[in-house]
Amino acid sequence: MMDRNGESYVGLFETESRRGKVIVYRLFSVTLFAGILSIWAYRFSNLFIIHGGAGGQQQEHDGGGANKSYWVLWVVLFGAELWFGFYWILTQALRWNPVFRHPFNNRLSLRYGHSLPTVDVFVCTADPEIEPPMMVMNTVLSVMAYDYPSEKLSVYLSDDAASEITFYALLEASSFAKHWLPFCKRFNVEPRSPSAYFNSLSSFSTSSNDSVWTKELAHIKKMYQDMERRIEDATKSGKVPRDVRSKHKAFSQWDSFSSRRDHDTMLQILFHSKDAENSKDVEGSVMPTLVYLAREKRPQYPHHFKAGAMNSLIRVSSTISNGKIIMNVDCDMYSNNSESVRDALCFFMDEEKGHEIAYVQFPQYFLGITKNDLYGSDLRVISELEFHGADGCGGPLYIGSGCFHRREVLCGKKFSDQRKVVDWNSEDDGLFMEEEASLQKLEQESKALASCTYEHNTTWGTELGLVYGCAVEDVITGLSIQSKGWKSVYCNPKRKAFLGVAPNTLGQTLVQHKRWSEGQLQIAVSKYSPALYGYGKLSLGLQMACSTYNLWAPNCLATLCFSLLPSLCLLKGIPLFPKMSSPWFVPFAYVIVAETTYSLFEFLICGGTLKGWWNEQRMWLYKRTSSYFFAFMDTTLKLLGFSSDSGFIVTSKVAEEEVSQRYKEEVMEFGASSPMFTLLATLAMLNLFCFLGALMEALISEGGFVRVLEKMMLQIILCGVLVLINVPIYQGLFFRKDKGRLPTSVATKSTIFALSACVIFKALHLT
Ligand SMILES: O=c1ccn([C@@H]2O[C@H](COP(=O)(O)OP(=O)(O)O[C@H]3O[C@H](CO)[C@@H](O)[C@H](O)[C@H]3O)[C@@H](O)[C@H]2O)c(=O)[nH]1
Ligand SMILES: [Mn+2]
Repeated sequence: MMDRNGESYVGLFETESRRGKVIVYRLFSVTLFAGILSIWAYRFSNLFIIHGGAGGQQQEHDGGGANKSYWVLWVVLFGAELWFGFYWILTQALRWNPVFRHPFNNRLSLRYGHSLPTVDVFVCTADPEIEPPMMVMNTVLSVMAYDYPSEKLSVYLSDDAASEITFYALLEASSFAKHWLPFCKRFNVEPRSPSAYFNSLSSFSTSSNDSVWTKELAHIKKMYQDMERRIEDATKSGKVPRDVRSKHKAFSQWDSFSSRRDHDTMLQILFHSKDAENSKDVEGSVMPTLVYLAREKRPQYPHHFKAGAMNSLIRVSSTISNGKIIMNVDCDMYSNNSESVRDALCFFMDEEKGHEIAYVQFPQYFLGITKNDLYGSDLRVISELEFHGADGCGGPLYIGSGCFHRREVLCGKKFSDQRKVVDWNSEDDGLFMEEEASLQKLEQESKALASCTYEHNTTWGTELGLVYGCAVEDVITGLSIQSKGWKSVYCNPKRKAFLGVAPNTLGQTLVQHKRWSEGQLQIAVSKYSPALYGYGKLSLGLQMACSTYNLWAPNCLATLCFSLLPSLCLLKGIPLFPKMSSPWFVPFAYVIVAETTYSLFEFLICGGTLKGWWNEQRMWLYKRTSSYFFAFMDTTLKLLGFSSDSGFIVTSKVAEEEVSQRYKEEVMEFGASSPMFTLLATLAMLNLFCFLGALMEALISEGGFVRVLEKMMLQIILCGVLVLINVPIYQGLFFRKDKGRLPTSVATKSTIFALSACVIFKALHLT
């Protein structure tokens, strides 16, 4: 690239696309598409044959009759196959042109070493019981310790539970930080979450010859453990130690606290340049600004969950530090890479392309996932492949945690292509930054911005800040930004930027995916819908890419259809697919084999294991037939005006000893009964009955086993695979004694439902 003076310009980041591999993939996907077209052609052409010749033309379906209900079955199946084919086409956008970004943060330091922008980091927490304060503090400490000038870094903790314990923990953490930050910088520690760092050391021997380090390490570790004990004691007893409480007048804010949903704003600035004396570490260097915020909540005002918390943070921070860049992490997602801020800035500050970029999303990776990832929590293919694909189409979705934003864009700025030189270092300070204003005054003024009524008659939640009313506030906000013309970037460096906690029971995973798929479907029918209104605002590729996620939920219909009808028809001896000797068998076989092999291949190159892939297939099945089904029903009911907004069920980040033990052994955790489990178990039982029933009939039938096999191979395989993949459910229903098994009530219900369905279907007059 050349700049205006004709000198070659070296960018702050590079974009790599893998041409060769992409071409091979495209060729493959064309053959698969041909297969899909043939399947459609088969279904379509036979539609008329079946309809036309009553009992006559049955070359393909010697078992099937030609009456109306059979025809309906055929149409339903055609619908499902059309859907799957259509959905597959959408997913191609994510594979057609993946790009990989490489930031050069050494160039950034050389060029902008002394004129880096101010950065505000928001950490959100909502419930000290399922998001332990100690975990939250590790996240806070990890982001305070970023390799970034402290005077330009501010950290805000938003506490939606307004918990005194969390505030107490932050006080403790702030004193510890005065030791921890210099320690990190002196020894270039990585990662900078103390707990993660100490854990990483236990796998090495600490008998290093660097005696200074060893000594300091022992010292800091002791301090950490003392702090941990104090915080954990307070968490367990639910009380802040009396002496601490009387020493810090900030606690008086809790005198008026009545409940989580009903309290004043509590705001405390723990470190700030206006309080220079107190805001230095043990070596005398400045600390990053540190703020605790629990926005006001009243029962009569909706609080909009995380989106509401984020918007309060955006306003409050605008007066305290007004960082040009805003980054948000969930309270469990500690920073695992102290260079992430600099990495992200390489994109924003690139002189050629930076001005187009609204946000930089890092992937969400998780800690402690077992080797074969029983619940598919890694979302491996999405992180390693699909988001690179979305980036190639114009930019990844905004997925909440681990995303850097330009403040002005979050505050509604439209994109204009006029490239102007941004003064990243301008002192564009907040509203109340006059020198003489005291810290107390600043606190008071900021508090007002977090009140319940502040947003009345404003465009917060629509034009300003994060968008309200959607279960995935992040994704919808990202789309609203992209539809204003901005681009985004996906940055996936080798050293993972963030590590979080994934749900580790089946129930929680399904609930989380219900929230996600419901939110995604809300987007599909909202005014930000990429499919409906994206035309002209987003590239076609991005419209398709986003739609694959938006349309997660409707997948339930086709999947339910495919896990019910072929199996029931197998039981009844009705073939729904071409027999083995038919030429039409070929496209079916090709599509099944090619797509399965490819999906396995993709999973393996993304770093998964064979068993992990199998587990993930199971999870897709379970999500589609439960989470997505419930999300689909809820959204439909809501659209029809039958129910109101759904909440935000926060995912638990803790587990009982026994539960985590089972997780480690990769034994599926059911435990309590739930409608989702009943549905899954019913489907599993139904397939088992159909498979066994068909097997028995085949054995006693005249033509024998081979004839049935030849006639209904695909149905047998489908039903057989469904039985195999459901093994953990059968175990949970009948063979396990531990607490994580499926409750007896689920076993009874599912058996009755499945059996009745089989009996009724068998009695139906279809042929
Ligand atoms: O009323 C609320 C509810 C949640 N949270 C916070 O939101 C974050 C995400 O909650 P979690 O239960 O962990 O949800 P996940 O499904 O793991 O989160 C993903 O999906 C969410 C949208 O559904 C996004 O908000 C998150 O950033 C994204 O990581 C956590 O830090 C919570 O403390 C709040 O601050 N206020
Ligand atoms: Mn989470």
